[in-house]
Amino acid sequence: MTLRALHERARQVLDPVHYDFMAGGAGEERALADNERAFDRYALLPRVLRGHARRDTRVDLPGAPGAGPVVVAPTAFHRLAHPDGERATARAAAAEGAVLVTGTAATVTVGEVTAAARQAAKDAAVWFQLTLHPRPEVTEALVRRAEKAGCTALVVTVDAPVFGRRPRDLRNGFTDLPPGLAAENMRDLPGSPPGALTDIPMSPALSWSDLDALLATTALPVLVKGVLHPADAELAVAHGAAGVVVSNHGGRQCDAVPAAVDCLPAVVDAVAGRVPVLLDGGVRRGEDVTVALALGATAVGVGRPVLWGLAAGGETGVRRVLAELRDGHDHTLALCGGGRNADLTRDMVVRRGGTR
Ligand SMILES: Cc1cc2nc3c(=O)[nH]c(=O)nc-3n(C[C@H](O)[C@H](O)[C@H](O)COP(=O)(O)O)c2cc1C
Ligand SMILES: O=C(O)C(=O)c1ccccc1
Repeated sequence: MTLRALHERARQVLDPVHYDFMAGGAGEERALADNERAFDRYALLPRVLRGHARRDTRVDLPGAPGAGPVVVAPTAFHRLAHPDGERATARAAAAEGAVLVTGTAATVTVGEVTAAARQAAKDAAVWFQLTLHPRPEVTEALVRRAEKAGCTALVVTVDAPVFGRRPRDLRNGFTDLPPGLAAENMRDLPGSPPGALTDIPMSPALSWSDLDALLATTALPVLVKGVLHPADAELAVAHGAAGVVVSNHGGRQCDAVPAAVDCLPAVVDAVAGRVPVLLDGGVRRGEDVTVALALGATAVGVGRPVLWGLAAGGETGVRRVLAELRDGHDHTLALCGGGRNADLTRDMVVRRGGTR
C-alpha cells in the first residue's frame, strides 16, 4: 500500500473525531497546508557520473549512532489509532532502524515502549519527548522515568507555551481521551492525585533558565524541538542543546508561521554544524527526505504518516511507512549520484518553476 492509500484507509477506520484530532491544525490550517506544499516548491538538481557504487543513508544522532534518516516524531495518544498503541509503533521503528520519540502524551508507559523496541531490535534507540512542567519536580520525575526506561536522549518541546487553538477539535468537542486510555507517563507524579492524568499542563512562563535546569538534572543529550527563528537555534546551542528540531508542530500551534522546511536553511546556517539539525512537518515521500537533507538537515521526523500506518495496519502499517520513506530517499540519493547523505548539498536544491 502506498502512503496515500494508508492515509485513506486510516480515514476510513478511525473515529472521525479522532481522525480530525490527528489530521487537523491550528486556525485556518495554513501552516499545516504549507508544510506539505513547500516541498512541491523545491526541486532537486542531480549530479551525474559520481561513481558511488554503494549507498549508506544512516546518520549519527544523539544517543542513536547509525540510525536511519527518518525519525518517528512524537505524537500523542497512539492507542486512539490502534489497540497496541505505542507498543506497535516501537516494534515497527526498531525493526526498521528508526529512532522513536515517545513522550509525555503516550498512552503506553515509556518503560513498556522501550521494552517493546528492544524486543524487536536489541540496539533500538528510543528518545523521550518532554513537555516541561511548570513545577520542576514533576519534570524531574518524568526525566527519571525516561532514564530508567533506557531512553538515550530527551526532546524538549518549546513551541507550546499554550495549547494551539484547533477548530476541528473545538467543533467536535474533543477535549479528553475515551475511558480506558490515559497519558500513562503522567500517573502518580509528585503533588498530583493518584491515578490517571490526561491533562498535560503547558506554561508560557517557561524560559531558557528552565532548559538550563533540565540540563543540570540529566546526563542525557537534550534536543530542543520547535525552533523556527535562527536566533533561537543559536540560543539553544549556546545553552547546551545536543540538537535542534526545526518544526512548527505540524501546523498545530501558531497558524501564522511559515512551512518548517522553509525555515530550515537559516537555522542550519546559525547552527553551523555544531549540533545536528532535524526537520519535521510535511514529509510525505522519499524525495522530501532527500530535499530536507540537501538543505542541511541531519534527519527528518514524521508525525501523521506514522499515525495513518498505525491506524491502517498496526505494526505492519508503520513499518511500511518508515520503509517507504527510507527506501524512497535511498533511491533518490542514487538518482542524484550520491553514496552518502553528505553528497547532497544545498546547490542541488532549486525552486520549482525557475532556477533559484
Ligand atoms: C496527533 C498529533 C499529536 C502530536 N503530539 C505532539 C506532542 O505530544 N508533543 C510534541 O512535541 N509534538 C507533537 N506533535 C507534533 C509532531 O511531533 C510533529 O512536529 C508533527 O506532527 C510533524 O508534522 P507531520 O505530521 O506533517 O509529519 C503532534 C502531532 C500530531 C499530528
Ligand atoms: O496535539 C498536539 O499537537 C500535542 O502536542 C499534544 C500534547 C499533549 C497532549 C495532547 C496533544
